[in-house]
Amino acid sequence: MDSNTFLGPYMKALEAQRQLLHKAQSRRGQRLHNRESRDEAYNTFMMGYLSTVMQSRQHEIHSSFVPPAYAPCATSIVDLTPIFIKDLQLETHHRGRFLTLRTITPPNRMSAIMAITEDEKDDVVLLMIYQQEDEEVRRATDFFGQGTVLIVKEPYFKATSDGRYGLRVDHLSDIVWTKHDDSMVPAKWRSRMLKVKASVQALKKKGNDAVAQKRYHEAIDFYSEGIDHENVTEEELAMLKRNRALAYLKTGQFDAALLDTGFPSFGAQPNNKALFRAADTLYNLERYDECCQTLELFCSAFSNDSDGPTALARARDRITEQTTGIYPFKRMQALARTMRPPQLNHATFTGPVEVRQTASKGRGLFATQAIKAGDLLLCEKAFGYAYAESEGSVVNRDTSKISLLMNIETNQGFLGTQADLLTKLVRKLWCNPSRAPAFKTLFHGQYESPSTPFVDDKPIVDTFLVERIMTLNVFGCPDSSIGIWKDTMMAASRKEDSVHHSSGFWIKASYINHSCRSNAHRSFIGDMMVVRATRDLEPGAEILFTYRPAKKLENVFEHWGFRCECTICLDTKTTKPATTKQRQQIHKRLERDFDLALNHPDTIRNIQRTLDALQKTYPQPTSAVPRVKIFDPQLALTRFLIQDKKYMDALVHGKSALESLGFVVTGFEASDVEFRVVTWGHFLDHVVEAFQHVRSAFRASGAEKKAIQAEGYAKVAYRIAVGEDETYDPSYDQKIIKHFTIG
Ligand SMILES: C[S@@+](CC[C@H](N)C(=O)[O-])C[C@H]1O[C@@H](n2cnc3c(N)ncnc32)[C@H](O)[C@@H]1O
Repeated sequence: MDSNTFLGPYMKALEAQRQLLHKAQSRRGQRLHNRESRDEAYNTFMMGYLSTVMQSRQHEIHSSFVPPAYAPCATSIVDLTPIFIKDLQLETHHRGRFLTLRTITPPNRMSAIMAITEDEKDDVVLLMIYQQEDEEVRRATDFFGQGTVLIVKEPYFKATSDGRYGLRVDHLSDIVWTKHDDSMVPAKWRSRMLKVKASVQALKKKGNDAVAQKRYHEAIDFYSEGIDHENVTEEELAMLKRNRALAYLKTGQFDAALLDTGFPSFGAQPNNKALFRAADTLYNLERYDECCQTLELFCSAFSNDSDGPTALARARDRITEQTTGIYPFKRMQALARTMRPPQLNHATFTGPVEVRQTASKGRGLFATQAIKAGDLLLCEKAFGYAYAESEGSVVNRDTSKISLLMNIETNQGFLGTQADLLTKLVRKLWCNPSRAPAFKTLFHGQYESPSTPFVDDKPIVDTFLVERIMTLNVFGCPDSSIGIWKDTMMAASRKEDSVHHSSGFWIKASYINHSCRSNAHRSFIGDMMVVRATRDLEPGAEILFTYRPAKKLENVFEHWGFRCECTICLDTKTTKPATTKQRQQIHKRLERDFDLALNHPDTIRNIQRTLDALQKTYPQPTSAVPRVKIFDPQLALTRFLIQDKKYMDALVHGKSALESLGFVVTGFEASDVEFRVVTWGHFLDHVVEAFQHVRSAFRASGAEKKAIQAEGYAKVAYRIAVGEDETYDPSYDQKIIKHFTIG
């Protein structure tokens, strides 16, 4: 939704990949008899490694191709049998087998982390592992340096795009990382030197030193070794776990951190660090109620510690947001403007909506009570977010690269931050299996994934399932919709196809189905998505927003695999080509007349006549099919008339502009009838401007009460457009007039 899925220029590359794959398939099951020698493989790899290390890759667009999906290994390592490199068959998943490897080169990062590895028989093979953390987050050499021994479960051996071959690992649980004294490490690779076992105290110190240097993964290893130590005392065990909880917290492994704190029972004499870390973890897991309860315990047990009340107040703020939908929107907008990446610290509010089955669109989101236009339906914190810095800005640690992500099987892809988002989602689920159920139930088309949740005490995260879910539910998003709204207003006419490189994933919003004739609008404040109703809704109404505008004369939403059957799409389909041509000609005439009107105000009468002619080409009532193409010139005319101080005429055309979108409004006439929107019409950003012109016209004609009423509607429209009205400025219409006389 609002992502760049138009990959026309890159389709050739996708086709080339497909051909390669096709060619490779014909070699399926073959064993390689002319495998590269150890030296050849090493030298070729090192040449590539050195050239990528030396190259500046800042301005390159990286591409990653998602291969045909395959299931992760769901069998325990103890039930697999070994295989060696010489027995590998091309284009084959070696089910039921495992391969033990040792790296003989440093790791090289492309879209995967790669290294040349050897097996016990001294044969070598290229290993490519995907979905690893970014180099800035964790250096590849820290876990995949020379001499690392690892086990690949059910290895997948395949041809690579440069005509060579290698092992590809897409699922995180398909690799078992060994430790130096692991019984799984072949005897010939174990150190001959007798290693003196470190004491628990020494391990704790090493762990603490690693934490001080922010080497949290290393710290986890030291603490874990201490925890498993045969001489560890009860007291040491508790302390090591508390410390490991901190390292888990810092690496986003919240489920594991919580377990280490002892939550939910902290004993008769709770430890301050255990309590505080448990609360911090619960906060990160968005379990604010339990977080508050833990902090209340902390505050009563450690009343002298000033951190407790501060953390408690913060958690209580989140509960207020969750339960009331009241947010400090102005502050959030300011943060979204300056904070990079704009990941805001706020809770999710779910309004009066629930997920239900629809008749023909799978599940959808439905109103559970009567809702007014402008009401908040969702204010949702992103589950995953990949931020793209705008061009020319400083790229910081959490900025995602813009890359091309293409799926060979589905023929779909994105140009944006989706490749990074995919890795973030996979890793989040891997680190926090408690978050997986809500994610896995989202729409994923026909893709079937194995249901085993854990193997060898580790979660199974099917990368291809995550990719399918992401593809069908991802949103492209701006830093904040306020910027887009202002640009649209200043451009004076509508821009329909803005796409964004930043991308995010919002679980509740993912249940909303598409309609071009929507009744809800989404906007963004940093990584918070705000969904508001654009019209009054009856209880039981399905909430619908527009994924992207339907392409001209086409109602197929190929990317999601459905046809839109809304009244707008049906009308477009049934409109005769002659009528479309006639409308285009009238529009040309209008453009010309608007240009003339700048110097010859008499032309206005022509414009009015031409607009009447345009109206006649629309047979359907505006309540069924909004006339967006009439709204634009009607609004431009209203703008012109306001500037010309022809307020009565401005009211006439302001009314026509709103009516062309299906609005039913009373009180335009010079009577005491209140100015009131009886029915909200189709929502566009410029509706704010239309109401503001109406307000100005009433005010200038002395109808102050009606001016205040119209201002109220402008504010509601602004709230729908940007998500909130705390930043509403009543003088936008004046600013637009200053910049542009006519759209
Ligand atoms: C983001 S999901 C929406 C929630 C989904 N209906 C579910 O059951 O979870 C997108 C998918 O919903 C379905 N969908 C959305 N809008 C639709 C529409 N107007 N007509 C038919 N199917 C639609 C399509 O299958 C689409 O790929």
